[in-house]
Amino acid sequence: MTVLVQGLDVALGGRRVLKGVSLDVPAGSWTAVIGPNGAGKSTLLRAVLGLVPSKGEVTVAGVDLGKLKPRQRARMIAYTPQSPNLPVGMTVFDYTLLGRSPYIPHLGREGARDRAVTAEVLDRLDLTAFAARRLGHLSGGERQRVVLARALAQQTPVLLLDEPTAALDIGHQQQVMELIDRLRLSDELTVVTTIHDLTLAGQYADRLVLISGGRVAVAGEPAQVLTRSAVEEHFDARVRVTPGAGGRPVLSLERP
Ligand SMILES: Nc1ncnc2c1ncn2[C@@H]1O[C@H](COP(=O)(O)OP(=O)(O)OP(=O)(O)O)[C@@H](O)[C@H]1O
Repeated sequence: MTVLVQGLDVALGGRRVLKGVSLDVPAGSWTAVIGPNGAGKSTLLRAVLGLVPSKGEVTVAGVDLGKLKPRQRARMIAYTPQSPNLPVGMTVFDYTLLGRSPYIPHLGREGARDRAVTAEVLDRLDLTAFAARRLGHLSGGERQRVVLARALAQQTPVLLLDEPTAALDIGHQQQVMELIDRLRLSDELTVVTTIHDLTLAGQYADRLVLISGGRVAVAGEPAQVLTRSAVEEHFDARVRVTPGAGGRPVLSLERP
């Protein structure tokens, strides 16, 4: 499902945080939103979901998300926040099962299929051994994978992921990014992630959108966006950019 954002404006605490941001994410593609701290990346995802008031247009497959009931919206688009508030006493299985809420009838209980989908997602994320563990008794990286599991259990055609790899070790970063990519290809998911690791963003996304000061500074294929000069200008960082597999850029820090 195509995600289209046009002229998005958001003001928070009396300050304009997003200024006329537009995005065009074709169905089945992966867009990574990058940019320095405070640029407005998380706000962009939250505004797409309608979690913060905004001006402008947001449609998914041509449908205005604001006009959908929460249940309909939750069957279309899943979101993982950067720092979710987790119920520490809940088990990993029960928390992941919450992703099935849009499919469970009001006042009803989950069915065998909901439990099977939940178990399968936990398996794919290497979390089966943690199913009975309480969320308060997990490491930061384990918790992050559980939050992703809940979103995947929602089985939506669109995924919005805010920093899905932030607390993960390098192996789990790769595992999560590969899993998202496999799901994208097999189930034709449309994926939008914010991500701080620019090389990782460039390895997986079809398109990068660099947000700086609340505006889209550059957008395009990874090699067009991740240039030495753009990284210096917007992140104030000195890097070397070399072409990796498939010409995708690999960044390494250079000491000034
Ligand atoms: N509720 C709020 N009230 C006022 N300002 C806010 C509020 N929420 C966020 N901001 C400000 O909006 C700007 C954009 O924040 P946002 O979280 O979108 O940035 P980000 O690009 O995701 O940053 P990071 O990389 O640090 O996560 C920041 O300057 C932040 O301080």
